[in-house]
Amino acid sequence: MAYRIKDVMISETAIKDRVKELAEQIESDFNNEAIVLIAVLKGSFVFASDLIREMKGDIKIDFISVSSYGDETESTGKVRLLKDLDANITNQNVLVVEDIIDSGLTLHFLRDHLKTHKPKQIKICTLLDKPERRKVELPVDYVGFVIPDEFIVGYGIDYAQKYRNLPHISTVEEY
Ligand SMILES: O=P(O)(O)OC[C@H]1O[C@H](OP(=O)(O)OP(=O)(O)O)[C@H](O)[C@@H]1O
Ligand code: HPA
Ligand SMILES: [Mg+2]
Repeated sequence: MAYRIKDVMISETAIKDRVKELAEQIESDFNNEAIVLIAVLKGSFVFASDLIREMKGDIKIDFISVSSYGDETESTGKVRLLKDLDANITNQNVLVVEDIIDSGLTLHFLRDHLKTHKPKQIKICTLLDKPERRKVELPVDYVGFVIPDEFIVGYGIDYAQKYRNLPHISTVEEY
């Protein structure tokens, strides 16, 4: 199956406005305490870089890399840890930043993994949420946009590693 980009689902300006709102909400909830922001690679690298530049407080950033989709549009169900944290998150306020939550399997795996380091708290922020596709229960603290059950790309999010460079969120079509 091959896919190409189709329609704009969420525009660049809509994303920019929402990212700013999320940053304000997060900063006010964390009450100016120090935060370790963990960006989940690769997909969240664009969102995380825009989000931190809207935040003014005491923020450290670290990266963790997992993969479960390969070149498919459905999760393989197996989440592979490709790169672990560098930071020590014990007793820290942790904000996990994701591009999209679909089946929920990636974040379910990551939450359990991060909990073993005994952080003070773990909050989850995702730009996009596709609740209709959830396979596991997952509490999500910050959601940019709830989207329908459609495969999307852009703003860091890929199909077979392509289209991460689109500045907006787009649907795809088979051809
Ligand atoms: O809720 P789920 O069904 O687990 O799907 C969400 C995850 O899938 C994608 O990552 P992917 O594994 O494709 O790797 P990538 O971030 O490197 O693109 C996306 O970036 C999320 O991390
Ligand atoms: O809709 C999606 N697009 C790209 N990657 C994804 N990973 C989970 N859901 C998606
Ligand atoms: Mg990802």
